[in-house]
Amino acid sequence: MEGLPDTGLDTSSWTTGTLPPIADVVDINDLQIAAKNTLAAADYAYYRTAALDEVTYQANLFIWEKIRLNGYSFVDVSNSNLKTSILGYEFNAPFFIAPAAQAGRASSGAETNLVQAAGAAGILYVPSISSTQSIATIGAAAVSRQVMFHQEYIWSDQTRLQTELQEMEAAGFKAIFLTVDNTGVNGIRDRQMRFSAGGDAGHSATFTIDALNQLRNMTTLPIVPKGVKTARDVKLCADLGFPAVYISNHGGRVVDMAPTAVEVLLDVHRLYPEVFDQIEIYADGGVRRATHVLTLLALGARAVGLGRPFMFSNVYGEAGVTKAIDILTLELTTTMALMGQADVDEFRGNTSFINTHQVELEYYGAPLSIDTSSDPTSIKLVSSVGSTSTSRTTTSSSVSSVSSSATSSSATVSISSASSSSATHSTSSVSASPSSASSTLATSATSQTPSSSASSSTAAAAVNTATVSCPGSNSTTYTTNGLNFLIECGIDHSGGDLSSKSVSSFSACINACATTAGCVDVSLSGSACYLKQSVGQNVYNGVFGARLIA
Ligand SMILES: Cc1cc2nc3c(=O)[nH]c(=O)nc-3n(C[C@H](O)[C@H](O)[C@H](O)COP(=O)(O)O)c2cc1C
Repeated sequence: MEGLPDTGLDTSSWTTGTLPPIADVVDINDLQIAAKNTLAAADYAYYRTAALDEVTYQANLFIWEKIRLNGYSFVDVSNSNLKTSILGYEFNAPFFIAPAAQAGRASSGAETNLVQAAGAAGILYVPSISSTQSIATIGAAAVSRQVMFHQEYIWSDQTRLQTELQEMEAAGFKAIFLTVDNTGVNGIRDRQMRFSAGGDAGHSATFTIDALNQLRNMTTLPIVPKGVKTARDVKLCADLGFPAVYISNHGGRVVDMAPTAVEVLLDVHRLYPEVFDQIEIYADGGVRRATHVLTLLALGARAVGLGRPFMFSNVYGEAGVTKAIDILTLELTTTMALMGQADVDEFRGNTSFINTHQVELEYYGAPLSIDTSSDPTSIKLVSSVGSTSTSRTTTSSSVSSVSSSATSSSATVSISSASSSSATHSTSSVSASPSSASSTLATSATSQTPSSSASSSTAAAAVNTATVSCPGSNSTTYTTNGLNFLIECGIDHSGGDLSSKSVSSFSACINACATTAGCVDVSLSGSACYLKQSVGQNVYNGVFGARLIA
């Protein structure tokens, strides 16, 4: 029922209702099993519960199985750095303790345990407004120079809201995570309802932008909306001038079937990529491993929260919370070193470390643009000709051999091609730069031609009639009439229609564009080939798309 991975934990010597030896705990999931063994059923259910059929709760836990992490060798990883600034405050790790109510159900030390473990480790803790202890008590438990933010709900009782915000400021909290997903009501949570009526009441159902602006006048602290579940709202928060936004489905406790943070971040990449430069983004949901933290960081999150794991760890008191932090820290430094990037700052927003195509295929029906996610079968190339440089991707399924000869300063990698798919790649001389932050390779020359071409040079200025199709040719480059087109299976670009014609093949459609003045993009639907003079916003409607690239 818990759906946790089997990592060999042996509970045969444990006594139900008694805290197991902390030494038995080696990962974050073990903490949940220990908490389930120890807590009263009602308390465990309170932490564990999620909304309705818990589809989102499960999706949060299992999305990671669809991600692949790309690790790079030949990199100096001796200097590990996990330090992360969040809203300008420096912390020792990119993960934090997310706001979760009623820590006192796990330990009499309640939130104080979390404050002190977070303070000693130098990580961020954001207590919930529905905590067991008061705002003042939690604030007073802080260790010297510890920075904490506080979570708040939007109460319909404005006086309560005003009072609590003032208390948070007075108690030394530095920012407010304003939870915006409990719009008047809590999610319906069966597991919890079997024991008690539910969570806190009194949330406002009329929280409009006007109400938000009034709330902003109630505090001088920065406000970060938490519980944003769509790219549209992420963008809205950025445009409204918030310093950060927190993507969260509340651990699956509000809207069941809401998307995971991975999916929302992909949507932001797809629809509003500028947001990553506008504001900080935090994310949570189902994070149990460093690999999950790294996935969200690579997708552009600045910091990543964990809710239940820290609640469960508190059955061991402060020692349990510290153990959870230590487990994640060790996993992070280890995984990052193994992946060839020991500095978390270089990892963040670098999609070359992750392959999210399986998620994209399920979510959008086709992988996103090569610019926004990496492909396990691709090597990202930056080709430099003279002083100009362009980005390309070459598919390594087409690469039959890679040999390298190292020199004292750089490694020269020779990629020879023999394709099993529709695209072939000419032999390229590639110079690898191991110190490159984005793990891209610099190449002095690279070219790609369709499989029917005997060589790239002969194909360059001729109209090409090679077979090109979807999904087989997706993300490859099709060269015709001396022009390169990126195949974008499933992606239609809105607007910009120039003309249309009936064609018998995808290549004929692209060829028509290549020989039509002003054409930069095509969409093929059945035999209808639409030529476009501009590349509008992506629309995912299953067409065979191709757009002119450099
Ligand atoms: C027991 C529990 C209580 C929570 N209470 C709050 C809360 O008071 N305010 C809030 O914004 N989020 C609350 N959350 C949501 C967490 O902040 C966080 O978004 C979620 O737990 C992340 O998912 P995870 O538990 O899978 O890590 C709560 C979550 C849990 C499990």
